[in-house]
Amino acid sequence: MASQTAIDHDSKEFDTKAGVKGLVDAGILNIPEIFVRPAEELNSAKKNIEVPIIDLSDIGSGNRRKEIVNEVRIAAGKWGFFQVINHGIPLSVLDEMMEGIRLFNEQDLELKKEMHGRDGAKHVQFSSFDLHTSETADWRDTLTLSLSHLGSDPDPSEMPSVCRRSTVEYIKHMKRLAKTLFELLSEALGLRPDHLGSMGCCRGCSILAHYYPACPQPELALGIRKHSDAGILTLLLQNHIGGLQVLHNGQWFDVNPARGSFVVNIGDLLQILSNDKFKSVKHRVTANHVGPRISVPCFFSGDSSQLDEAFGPIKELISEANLPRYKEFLLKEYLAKAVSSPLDDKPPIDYYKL
Ligand SMILES: O=C(O)CCC(=O)C(=O)O
Ligand SMILES: [Fe+2]
Repeated sequence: MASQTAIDHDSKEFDTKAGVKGLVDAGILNIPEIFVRPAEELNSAKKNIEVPIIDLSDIGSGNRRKEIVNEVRIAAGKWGFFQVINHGIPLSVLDEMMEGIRLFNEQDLELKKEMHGRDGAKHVQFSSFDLHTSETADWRDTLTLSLSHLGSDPDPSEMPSVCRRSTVEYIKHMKRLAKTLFELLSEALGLRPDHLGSMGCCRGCSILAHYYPACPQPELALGIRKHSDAGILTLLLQNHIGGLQVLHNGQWFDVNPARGSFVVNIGDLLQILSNDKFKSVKHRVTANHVGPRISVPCFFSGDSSQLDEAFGPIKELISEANLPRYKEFLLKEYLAKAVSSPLDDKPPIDYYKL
């Protein structure tokens, strides 16, 4: 692992506001030391087992809905991850979102630099993320498009013009799909379909757009290090390159991209709400010889109107036989911990375990 002095030196050298893509464009053959991970973090994935794929067609018909709810219950409880197909969002919306993000990253560098920043002060920022706070950097550039739990939704005029229209359209569809998924997840917990929705779960949504350039030494780096998502639910769109892996029974498994699908994963907050009936699992993204890989996760983590609300396991799920596994906390306390800690630190969920 790189020494702290090497990290400081390397990250200053690297921090040209051109991001990881800037390194690739400069034609580097060896990746800087700040990206090199210890060998034990780079163990490979098992093949031939897929995370569940759930087909949402005919969701309104009684018997099929029961089956879908059952599939969601198993996937959320055993894997914490699943993919959904036939979700009703037109392919053109997904393609335009991806294209907008590609255009943003591949536009003239001087224009891109105007959006550069990592202090969280603006709704829309582009950077190599936690470059200065983590021991090892991820092989990716990230555009933050909104952090609605920290304030109001961003004014579309704050968004980069190349992806503004596509992002506004995309967010509308994400909110609709999230409503459907929260209904299914509520039913899978044995609750009324509107239970999670009426708690405000689908209110705030934050978008990140990751751009993972091709890497000259992918065997040494990660696109995004092992972590679980701190929020309630994540819906993720990825292009065809692949690299997302989930940890299941102590082994890494690939989440192979299926055209037109969304990856859905349970966040730490939903694991808490469900009192561990649903699992929030660790995942990571490998670096790859080919690229760019583009992904757009949309995180549902509550919004600014809920910051003073108490969160904890849902009362209806608690009984003598199923005692609470977490203590209650204020959402604002939790989110402050999530925002201030780098991905490899102690996650906020660990503070509330009983
Ligand atoms: O790019 C991906 O597939 C995963 C991104 C991710 O895990 C995250 O942003 O939390
Ligand atoms: Fe994640």
